[in-house]
Amino acid sequence: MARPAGLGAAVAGAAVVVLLSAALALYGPPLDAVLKRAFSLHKAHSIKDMENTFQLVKNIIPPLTSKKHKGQAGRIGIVGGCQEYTGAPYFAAISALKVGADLSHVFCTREAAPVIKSYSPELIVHPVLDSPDAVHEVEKWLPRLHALVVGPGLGREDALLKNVEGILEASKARAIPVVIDADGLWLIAQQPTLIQGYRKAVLTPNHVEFLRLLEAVLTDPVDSSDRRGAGLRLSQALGNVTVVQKGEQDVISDGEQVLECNLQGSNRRCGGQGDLLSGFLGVMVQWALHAGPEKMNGFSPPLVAAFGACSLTRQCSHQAFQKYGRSTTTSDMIPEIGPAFSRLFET
Ligand SMILES: NC(=O)C1=CN([C@@H]2O[C@H](COP(=O)(O)OP(=O)(O)OC[C@H]3O[C@@H](n4cnc5c(N)ncnc54)[C@H](O)[C@@H]3O)[C@@H](O)[C@H]2O)[C@@H](O)CC1
Ligand SMILES: Nc1ncnc2c1ncn2[C@@H]1O[C@H](COP(=O)(O)OP(=O)(O)OP(=O)(O)O)[C@@H](O)[C@H]1O
Ligand SMILES: [Mg+2]
Repeated sequence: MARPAGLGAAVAGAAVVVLLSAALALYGPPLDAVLKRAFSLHKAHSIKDMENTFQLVKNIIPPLTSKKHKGQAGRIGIVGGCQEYTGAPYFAAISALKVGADLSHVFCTREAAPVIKSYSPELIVHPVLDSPDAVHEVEKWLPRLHALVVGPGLGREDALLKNVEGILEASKARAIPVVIDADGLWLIAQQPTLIQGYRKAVLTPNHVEFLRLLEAVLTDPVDSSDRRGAGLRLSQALGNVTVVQKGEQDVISDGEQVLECNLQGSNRRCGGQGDLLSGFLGVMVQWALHAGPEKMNGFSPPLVAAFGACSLTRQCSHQAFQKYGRSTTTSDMIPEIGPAFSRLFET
């Protein structure tokens, strides 16, 4: 990774150590223990790099003030939810709200809508995704949305994927950031040109989804065990779309730089944790783009946002596991979002 230049006096040297030590004395175990627990050291990613990257995430968080109106901290749309999968779009939509978005919309199929609504009165649910004019129905909301998360619980029915194709084209035309996950990645593997060169797109593949994308996009063979190299190459081949390879370490690349998130999560691999991550990222990517490149210290806004979303997901998983151990499920991570966010980004 190309190391960023210094972040200035406020986060430099001894001051950082003193501040972190003070904060950790108040909120948790000593600095050394936390860093050893939190960051399994990677040769290219020192504790100092991690501190710097956390500071960049802190820079993008919009302050809570009495001068803001509803919607300014984020209006997010989730495109997904079908007969089989109602949990995934719920997880993405609720995590967007809990990280700080003001409004969270779900665009799903007709029969999935009442189920998703019943999980939470806070979600705005549109039963339009399998209607004949689905693209138009979603498009009319786009002027009011800051970012879209496409794919959690979408399923792979051709008619739905065709509609999503139109929604992606309409979002690109309006320069709306899009996070693409799960079955949205299935669509991209069939048609990579849909997001080719769109730098406001972030892909969040799990292991299998990543291999599928590699095979679809790269013509030459690539060593997928070199996760940094493979991520870089996939991103470059897609025209610098940001790629977040989830796994034991999350490896994030925009085709120019690579960030790794090693923050300790948990050993529970229950379904839905990736859906939470996609919702966090939908919010954080628009925060980062809004904050602008001058706050990024040489990194691209989607890269910083992705690091923030990965860290938060892993911290929520860690905290939930401390309480529930083997019985931890993704629902247990939701009440941890607020405390995890404070712990990582507000100390
Ligand atoms: N409660 C829900 O409604 C949930 C719905 N989900 C949805 O289910 C649909 C299919 O998603 P899948 O993630 O199953 O995708 P796929 O149907 O492509 O399956 C991927 C498979 O790979 C396996 N896998 C994952 N990580 C692996 C690794 N590191 N090594 C080896 N195998 C690995 C998984 O067990 C899974 O069977 C999507 O729409 C997704 O959003 C999931 O998000 C989970 C929760
Ligand atoms: N082996 C692992 N050790 C620690 N954390 C992991 C491991 N594998 C994945 N994670 C974390 O779990 C979260 C979800 O990643 P995962 O690979 O399970 O996504 P997914 O399969 O898309 O999830 P979902 O079930 O929501 O579809 C990410 O934050 C990732 O960092
Ligand atoms: Mg997934």
